[in-house]
Amino acid sequence: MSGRYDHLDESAVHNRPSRRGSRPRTKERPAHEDAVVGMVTGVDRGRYTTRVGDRAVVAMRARELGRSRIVVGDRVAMVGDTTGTPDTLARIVRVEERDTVLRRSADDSDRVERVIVANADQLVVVTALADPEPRPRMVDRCLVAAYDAGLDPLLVLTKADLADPRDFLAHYDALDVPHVVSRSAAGPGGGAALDPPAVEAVRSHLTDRVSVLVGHSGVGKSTLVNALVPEADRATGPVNTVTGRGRHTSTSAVGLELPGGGWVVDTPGVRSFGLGHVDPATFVQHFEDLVPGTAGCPRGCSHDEPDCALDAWVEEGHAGPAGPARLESLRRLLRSRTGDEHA
Ligand SMILES: Nc1nc2c(ncn2[C@@H]2O[C@H](COP(=O)(O)OP(=O)(O)OP(=O)(O)O)[C@@H](O)[C@H]2O)c(=O)[nH]1
Ligand SMILES: [Zn+2]
Repeated sequence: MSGRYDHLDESAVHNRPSRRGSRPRTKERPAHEDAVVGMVTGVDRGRYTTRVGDRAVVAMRARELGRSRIVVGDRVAMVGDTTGTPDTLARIVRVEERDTVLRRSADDSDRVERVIVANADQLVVVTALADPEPRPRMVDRCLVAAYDAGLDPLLVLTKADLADPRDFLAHYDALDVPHVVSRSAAGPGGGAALDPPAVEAVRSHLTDRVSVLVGHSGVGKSTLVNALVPEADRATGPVNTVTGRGRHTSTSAVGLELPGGGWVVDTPGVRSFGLGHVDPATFVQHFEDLVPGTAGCPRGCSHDEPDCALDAWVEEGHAGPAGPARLESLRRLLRSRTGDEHA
């Protein structure tokens, strides 16, 4: 294999710290001037499907990339055959800097902290109002992951034909999380066809954004994706009547382009997040209104302990009438970080 870029690839290793010291070599390298940049939409056994303009280009990673992971949403520079002609393969020579990373910490089954999706701007938490029952703690964990990653959260509540959303939504009043409600058109039992206005309401929140969809099995995520992206053809399945869970019909993350603009990233394998990397001392920053109240906290305060200054501060009315509910919500989110991640 001797492509015209091989020499360039080899000279690009200057970015790696040398084994002896930490100072990178400064040797000039020719840039990959004719590299084209695409967005990764799928990863499958070492093959990366990317989108360049309106063509799909399949690529492999160049050796110079080392071990850095490439995930859906990454913008990558490619050389070689980038025509997207069937059976051609481009080479990824660079991963562009990421605006956001959605990650999960190591957990018992997976000891490595992993980036799940890059460059997304919205995390869409899909929850059924019934069948299966909503799990507020799982939603809280998703919200923590969203705030921590700098993604805007959006709640999509499905199966509103089976249950009223009001009680569930009351949990999120103090957090001010935007939400949309979706339902089947055909009424109970007719889950396959969604109510068109509900689908359009969801779409309006997704247009021109890169949105990551998470939700546990059976909530109707694939049904929704199929309604939003007709050619997506995501496998759907009935909820198992014994376990209340849907079939695990799909496994790898995939980016799908919305006909009206924007992308949805479906993450079938991701049903919750390890949140060990989230630091309570900095997490409070996402509650801007409460931050001034932490001035009196002991050093390293977890903001969920007897000496936390927030209680007195909020009681004195400094955070306004919503203060107590805001503090309670902050603490609920902080507590959701620990314990059983699948709860
Ligand atoms: N009643 C009702 N049923 C729905 C609705 N949306 C989806 N369903 C049904 O719920 C079941 C599960 O839907 P899926 O779209 O397969 O769920 P999923 O979240 O993708 O599940 P996995 O593929 O296991 O991740 C299917 O039988 C759907 O027809 C809805 O709004 N109302
Ligand atoms: Zn505190």
